[in-house]
Amino acid sequence: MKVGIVGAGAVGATAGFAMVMSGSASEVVLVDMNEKLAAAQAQDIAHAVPFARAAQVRHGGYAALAGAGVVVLAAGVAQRPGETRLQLLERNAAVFGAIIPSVLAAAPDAILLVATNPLDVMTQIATRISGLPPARVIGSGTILDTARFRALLADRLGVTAKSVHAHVVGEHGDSEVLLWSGATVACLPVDRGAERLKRPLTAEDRAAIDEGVRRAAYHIIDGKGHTAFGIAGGLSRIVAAIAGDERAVLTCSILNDDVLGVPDVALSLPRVIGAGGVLETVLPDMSDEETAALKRSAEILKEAVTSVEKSLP
Ligand SMILES: NC(=O)C1=CN([C@@H]2O[C@H](COP(=O)(O)OP(=O)(O)OC[C@H]3O[C@@H](n4cnc5c(N)ncnc54)[C@H](O)[C@@H]3O)[C@@H](O)[C@H]2O)C=CC1
Ligand SMILES: CC(=O)C(=O)O
Repeated sequence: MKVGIVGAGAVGATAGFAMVMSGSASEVVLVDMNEKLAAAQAQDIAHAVPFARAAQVRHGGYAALAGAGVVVLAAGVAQRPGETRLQLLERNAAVFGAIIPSVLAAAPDAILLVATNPLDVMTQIATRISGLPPARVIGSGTILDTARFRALLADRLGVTAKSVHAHVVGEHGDSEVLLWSGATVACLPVDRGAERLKRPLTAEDRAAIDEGVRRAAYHIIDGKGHTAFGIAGGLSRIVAAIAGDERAVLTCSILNDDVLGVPDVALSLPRVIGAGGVLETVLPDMSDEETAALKRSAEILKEAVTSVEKSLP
């Protein structure tokens, strides 16, 4: 499948590299207002193709996106150290107002895959600007936070992350909800699994894992200025699910009609992803505390999107 990526900075270029190395895309086109950067990133990724599956990698203007099955939106500004994702909102809403009409003029049948932060609000803005059905405007959402949750739990339990089933829902951001109540390992609820693995989970372990997931971006940005590898893996995974019509269950963000009484808000829930985009959404069983936290997350996002809605094109 041909994949366009608008925004060839750290996230966009690393996502292109991940797609080439994993074989999730057969053609990658990078577009950026900084054409010199897009050209350099495309060349650099193309030089990895001999070590991966056959793929074409190039840069171009918006017209070069024609025929793309997915266009990743990774343009905009990123957080500076200490800045929250929601503080980027107005700057990145203006960027989307400029780029989405050009993307759709070239690739009207593409699924839009949003990476730009604040992720959920940008997904909602992209849905509105594009006029596409919500199922075709997908935010990477908590696919990254879910991966971080699985990675940290797996490390604590001494097993591989693929053997840990645990999800993060809600905002891709500070109010996200780690679903401890549904986490499993070795066919057991995570607490019992941890005991049988002789690595019981203490309250301190849980708090450290929660902090490690929720604050991961802050810690990484503090150390290296940006995050890219984790989200690149997540974007490539979503592209593979669409390209292969996999019906994979992934935690992604789309505009929901209603979440626990909060209307018209984009946030992440487990979604079935295939060729048409989001094919189904599954509301998980949650504890009372998790349900209240998801509702609060929806309310925070609704407030953020309402604050910027009036200035939208
Ligand atoms: N969804 C997620 O889990 C993650 C999201 N992000 C977000 O991804 C976004 C990109 O981050 P980075 O790649 O680190 O930033 P970056 O600054 O390295 O790259 C952004 C690129 O967008 C381009 N750009 C800006 N305005 C444009 C326009 N109007 N048209 C075309 N290109 C334009 C810039 O020239 C730049 O090359 C940020 O909003 C960041 O917060 C970052 C990591 C994880
Ligand atoms: C920057 C960001 O959103 C992340 O790494 O989670």
